[in-house]
Amino acid sequence: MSALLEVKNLRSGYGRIPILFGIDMTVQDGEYLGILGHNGMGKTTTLRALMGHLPTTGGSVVFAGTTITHLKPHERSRLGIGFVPQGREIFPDLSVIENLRMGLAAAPREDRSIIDAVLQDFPRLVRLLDRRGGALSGGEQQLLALARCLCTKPKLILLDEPTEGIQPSIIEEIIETLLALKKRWNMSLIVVEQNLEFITSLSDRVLNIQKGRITEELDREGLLARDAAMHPT
Ligand SMILES: Nc1ncnc2c1ncn2[C@@H]1O[C@H](COP(=O)(O)OP(=O)(O)OP(=O)(O)O)[C@@H](O)[C@H]1O
Repeated sequence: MSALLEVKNLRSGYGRIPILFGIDMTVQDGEYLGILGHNGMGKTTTLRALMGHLPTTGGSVVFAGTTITHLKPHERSRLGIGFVPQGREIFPDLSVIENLRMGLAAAPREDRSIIDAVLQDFPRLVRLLDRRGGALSGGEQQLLALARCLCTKPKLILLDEPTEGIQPSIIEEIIETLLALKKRWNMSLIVVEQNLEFITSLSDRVLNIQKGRITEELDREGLLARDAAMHPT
């Protein structure tokens, strides 16, 4: 069976500055793939290139059997790729429910009952529907950004550093939510992070990125061994 996402030798960057030097990766249906890397190694750039926010200067990207290498972001979104950017980008002056409706605006013909379906996995947001987005904590904003993305029913979500600036207690809730979504929605995920523990709790496989190149791949066993070595009992 072919992969949901197949990336071959992807090159991208900003203007004339090359940042990605030939990224290869695949994501299977229902798989959670982590990309681990320190500051400035190209994690965000990889997601932005996959979403079409940055031009592909080399290589190819195939999603669900369609070559999307040079498609625009809204075309990729229509095919089923969702993006939750670093910093969340929720609308601070709109309420939680209004933010969720904005998620639907990207999918005009979508049945509005999708919001109710999505909220089943976000009990914390149900209690906050009338609260202004800007008055939520960082963790609550992260949950909202994820819920809003789900309203477009993506097959693959690109999630950029969800733990950045978030309290440990709500990080745990984000992990549980993402694991529940995996079972209920059969979606796939690419999550980029610096937080090894977070990525280990979620991912089926992890790629290490350094200076725009994938330098290592770890499966579940490799990840758990790495985690155990870092936290000897
Ligand atoms: N708009 C831009 N113009 C030029 N260079 C950029 C731009 N944005 C990022 N870069 C550079 O691209 C490289 C990769 O950045 P990227 O944001 O992908 O890193 P990252 O791994 O996501 O790091 P972080 O964890 O800090 O977000 C860095 O050297 C960065 O300085």
